[in-house]
Amino acid sequence: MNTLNTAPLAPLLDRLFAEADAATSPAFAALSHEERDRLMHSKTDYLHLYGLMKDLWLPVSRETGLLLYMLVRSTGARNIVEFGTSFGISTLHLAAALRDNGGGRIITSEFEPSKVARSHEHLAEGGLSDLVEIREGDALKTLSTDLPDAIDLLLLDGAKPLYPDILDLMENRLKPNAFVVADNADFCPAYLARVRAAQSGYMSIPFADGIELSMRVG
Ligand SMILES: C[S@@+](CC[C@H](N)C(=O)[O-])C[C@H]1O[C@@H](n2cnc3c(N)ncnc32)[C@H](O)[C@@H]1O
Repeated sequence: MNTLNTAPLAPLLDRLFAEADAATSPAFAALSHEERDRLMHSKTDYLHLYGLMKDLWLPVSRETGLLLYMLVRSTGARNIVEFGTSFGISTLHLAAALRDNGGGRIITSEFEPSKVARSHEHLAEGGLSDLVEIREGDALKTLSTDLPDAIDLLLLDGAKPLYPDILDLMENRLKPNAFVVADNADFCPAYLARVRAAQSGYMSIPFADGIELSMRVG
């Protein structure tokens, strides 16, 4: 028995994953594959791209949610930063693990106001609001100040081309052995090259579900 697999969170997550599956975006669906690919790799057009996808949830998979819960539990993490809240599905997994660790703090970031509002509702419904601060706006700005001195886990799940820039903002605050979990990192070859390089200060492996799992060792 834990916070993740009991009420109120377990039925809430079942409902939210089902809602996420049912969400559609005609504007995004109308894009050609070439244009989608270009936007996913663009460091300047991410506001436009995520504007088109504002009704899409784009959550981590159920397996990745479990991975996040397990990593936070097994490391006894207390301070977590997340890039890309969306409707709060990954945040709920992280917050459940913090609750079961005895407490802590998640700072998460989202620039779409309607998603921020819904995430607040979901966190309240899950009884986890007290553990989470959602910073509304571009993470390049909102995650540039006021971070914990020692970060145990960083989840990268916002605009893929920004992964190296977001890592820059907090690299010197990552604790030794801190985990960095990057979803769909294949869209950012520069990020993969950085964390996989010899002497990069990370040990890094491609994990299941498009995840790059890295551990700070520098
Ligand atoms: C893949 S979704 C996040 C999914 C979420 N982690 C989950 O598992 O439910 C990416 C989200 O990041 C947001 N985003 C992308 N770039 C951002 C930026 N620079 N600053 C803040 N939010 C951003 C998008 O609006 C989108 O909602």
